Amino acid sequence: MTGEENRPAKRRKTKGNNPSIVKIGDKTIDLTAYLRPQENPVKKPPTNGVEKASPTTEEKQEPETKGNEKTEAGKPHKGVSKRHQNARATPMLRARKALPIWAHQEDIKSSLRKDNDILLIVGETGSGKSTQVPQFLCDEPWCRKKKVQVGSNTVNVGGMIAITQPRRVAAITLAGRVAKEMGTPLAPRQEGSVGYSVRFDHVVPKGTKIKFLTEGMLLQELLRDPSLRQYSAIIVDEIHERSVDVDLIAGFLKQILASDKAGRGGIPLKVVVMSATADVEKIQEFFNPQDVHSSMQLLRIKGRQFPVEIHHTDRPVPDIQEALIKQIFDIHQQEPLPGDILAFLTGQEEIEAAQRLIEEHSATLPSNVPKIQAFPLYGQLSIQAQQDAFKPAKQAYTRKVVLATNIAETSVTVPGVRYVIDCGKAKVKQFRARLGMESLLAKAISKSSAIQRTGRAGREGPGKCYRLYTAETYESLQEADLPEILRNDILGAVLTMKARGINDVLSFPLMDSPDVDSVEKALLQLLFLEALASDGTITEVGRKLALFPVSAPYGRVLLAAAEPEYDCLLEVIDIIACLTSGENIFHQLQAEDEPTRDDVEEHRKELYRREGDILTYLTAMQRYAAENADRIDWCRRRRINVRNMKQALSIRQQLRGICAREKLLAELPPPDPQPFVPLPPERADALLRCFLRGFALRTALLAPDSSYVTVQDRHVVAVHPSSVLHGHRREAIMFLEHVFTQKNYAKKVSAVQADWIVEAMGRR
Ligand SMILES: Nc1ncnc2c1ncn2[C@@H]1O[C@H](COP(=O)(O)OP(=O)(O)OP(=O)(O)O)[C@@H](O)[C@H]1O
Repeated sequence: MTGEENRPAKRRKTKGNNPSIVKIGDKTIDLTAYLRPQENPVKKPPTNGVEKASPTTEEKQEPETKGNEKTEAGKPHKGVSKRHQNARATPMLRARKALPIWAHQEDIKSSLRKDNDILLIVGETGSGKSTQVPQFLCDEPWCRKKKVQVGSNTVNVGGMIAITQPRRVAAITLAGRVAKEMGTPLAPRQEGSVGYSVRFDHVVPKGTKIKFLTEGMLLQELLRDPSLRQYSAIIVDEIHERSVDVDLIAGFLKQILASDKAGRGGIPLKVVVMSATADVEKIQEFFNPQDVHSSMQLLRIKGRQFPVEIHHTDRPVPDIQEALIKQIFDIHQQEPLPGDILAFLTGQEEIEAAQRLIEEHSATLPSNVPKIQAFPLYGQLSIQAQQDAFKPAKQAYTRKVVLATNIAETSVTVPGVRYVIDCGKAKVKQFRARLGMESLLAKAISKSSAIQRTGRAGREGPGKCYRLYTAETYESLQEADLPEILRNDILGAVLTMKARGINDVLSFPLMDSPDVDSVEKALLQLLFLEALASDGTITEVGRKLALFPVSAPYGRVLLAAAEPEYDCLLEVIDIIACLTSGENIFHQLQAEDEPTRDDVEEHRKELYRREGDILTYLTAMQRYAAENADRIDWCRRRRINVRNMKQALSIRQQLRGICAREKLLAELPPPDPQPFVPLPPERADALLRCFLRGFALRTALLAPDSSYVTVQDRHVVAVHPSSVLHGHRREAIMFLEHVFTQKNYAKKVSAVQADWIVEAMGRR
């Protein structure tokens, strides 16, 4: 896709071609001091003629447990039965014992014995909460599976601990770490003690006792099993993040705690809430003893395993990106290996620009200076690409720099990292209910975020954190961010409540209640999606939407696609798989693509569709799946993200399975590769009309002055430069995303007819 706006400003070498002076747009960055061969360069390890890997990453780290692997002692193991034996007296056990939380093991266990069901643990970052607490508790007597009578049925209750994480990257890496500590495999279809479950990726071995899962996944489980029968305890980790999902989970847990537990055969559910930066009073007030029939124990864990030195700048930095790059090269020059860097930036664009700059200059470093390799880490990356940031740098004698958004802010340990650089900002999504639009703007972070970011250093040894702001600025930061429920779209939250039979959503127990405008907007949209009946109760459609692993509008499109009127379910699955696989599958073409740019555009031409982005995604997906020879090469020629395409294929398979189970799909299609057949225009029309069943409220009409004006609320929107329809005029457009960055943008845009919009709106 084209993309003026998204394309980072061109970098040019300055006059005289000094490779140490670079220009990013109108900014000049002088890296001379950082790139000069060092007077005392970091000593290369003795090589005997062969370069040895940096001990930072290659010697200290072991890959995460996956599959049939060996224990630390090197012996293959079979799982559960031998786990303690395997873990005994290993370096890993010694490392566990050195964690501050280890000394509190007995306090933690005893505070949940007898009638105490709720525990709040506030412990510093890196004190060992996420990895140790579930291991302390999983062998407690109350954690055993029990057979009980529920009504006339005998059912199993308990036996497993769930530990929720705000993000999938944390759930996956923590599961890997804990599996390794317990000496148990983390692989499907094997026996093991640890598992994880995130959207479109579940590894839950037989016999799992500890399951890391994203908050969204636990909410899905709550819809299927309101009493959470398979669990003995739920650990809500990182509650300070206050996502909409965690607030909902807290509400549902409060209801279970307050209930007569009949759904669990009278067996209590233990609840542990944890964070380094929790608002203790607020949580205690929420789980107050009168409501939940148990007093909440509070445990504070002091200290962290390794110290972290914090450095602030003397004065405000005029340009964050520039200061960040300089800081990276500064550390690289001054600090010995091993010691990787984790830098927090605001978003994908900033990360990509920084990555290019670092790589370009690392390549020009003299041979006696270690190289730097940059790894991006942001939410839209595929799971596999995210995991790369957790692996050692590929080349020897190289320092790894992970360039991350705030997805690496809590819970995660990036192995090898000794230094953290915090730019002090984050892009925050804010939903403007009145405008029905989300904005995504960089804002100052809170103190809680700054503390969490600092906590990513000092996890495997002493660390340093460089804050690119002054100590006064830090003092002026807000204590915590506004909870997401007060600033974000709550469509999914309202649907989840309705699906759980909560009709009066305003009376659901929440730590903070959303404003009435947002609730009204969500209710209206659910009505339009036919998820609610006119009396506000959930419909059969609504129930199905709540259970789909995609957002409600996408779910609605899936349901409509199975209707004979549209009959395009397989195509819709392909498109949604592509859309939910991560970032835009089309890489933005950069200056360095210049020599092959025409070639790439020529190859992409066969994918671009005049109807817009949805049909373009479909064509890309179908041509990719039809490719019989070399799919990687196919992607490379078109500068298409290979990992996303692979992930899209896996999501497609899962969505097909779900649709078959829900009887939307009569039979599964034959396996790939199937010959590519372009969608004829009348079928393309049906497909776009089908998408309007989920997105008619996200449409705009062409005004006489050539701007697009939204049908709902009448705002002017511009077609985002990443869209194939950028610069084209159509009677009306439908957009799947609506976001305010520098401008009010419509993204993922398709051309539609005005009367289709009227038709879709008229259905309610
Ligand atoms: N994936 C990993 N690789 C290597 N070491 C790890 C990993 N995960 C955890 N550790 C080690 O275990 C320690 C404790 O981590 P844990 O996540 O349990 O702490 P925490 O108190 O939950 O921290 P936070 O509040 O920052 O999430 C880390 O400091 C690190 O030494």
